[in-house]
Amino acid sequence: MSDLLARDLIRDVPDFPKPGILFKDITPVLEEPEAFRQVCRLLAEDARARGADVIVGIESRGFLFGVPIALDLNLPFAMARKLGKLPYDRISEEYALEYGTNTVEMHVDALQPGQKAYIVDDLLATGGTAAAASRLVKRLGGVVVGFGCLIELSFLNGRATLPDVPIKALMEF
Ligand SMILES: O=P(O)(O)OC[C@H]1O[C@H](OP(=O)(O)OP(=O)(O)O)[C@H](O)[C@@H]1O
Ligand SMILES: Nc1ncnc2[nH]cnc12
Repeated sequence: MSDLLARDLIRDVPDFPKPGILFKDITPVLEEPEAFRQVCRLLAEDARARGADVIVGIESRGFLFGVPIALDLNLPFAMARKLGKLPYDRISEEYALEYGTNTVEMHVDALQPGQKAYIVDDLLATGGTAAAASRLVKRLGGVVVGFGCLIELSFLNGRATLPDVPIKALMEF
């Protein structure tokens, strides 16, 4: 979409966090309320169209967009957090991403069986993070009805890791 305000706000940072990685920095979007609101609204529209009844945000940048989307749609928000951050009984999934490996976790009662989860993050790269969050949702008995993000690095083919999930990316690089 040509009038996407956030498009010109994404900042490229070479060699972060490792040499050879071109980091897509979304922080300028957070500083422009109109652009911030627009990306949240577009992803909320997609989540609504998919029939979501819970929004799952992936720590940490996924929280920034997932929470406003959940509030906009008046839906519950469930956290997928990095290893060791959740206090209560939890399940874990390991994954690889563009610049390392990590583990993501959810509380065992974060979702009710049968709930339709829409997963939100800022960016889809290799898809490792999104696929791990999707596995967590499924292990909790939820159904992943969609994945929404601002940016897709299409050359990394992250979509292949989520073959059955409709993916909405507002920008492609
Ligand atoms: O598709 P992938 O290759 O898995 O990469 C995408 C993930 O990488 C970034 O998170 P990061 O782990 O850097 O954490 P942060 O949000 O806390 O900065 C980004 O926010 C996605 O969650
Ligand atoms: N190139 C990149 N820029 C920002 N976040 C990322 N997560 C994984 N790869 C990334």
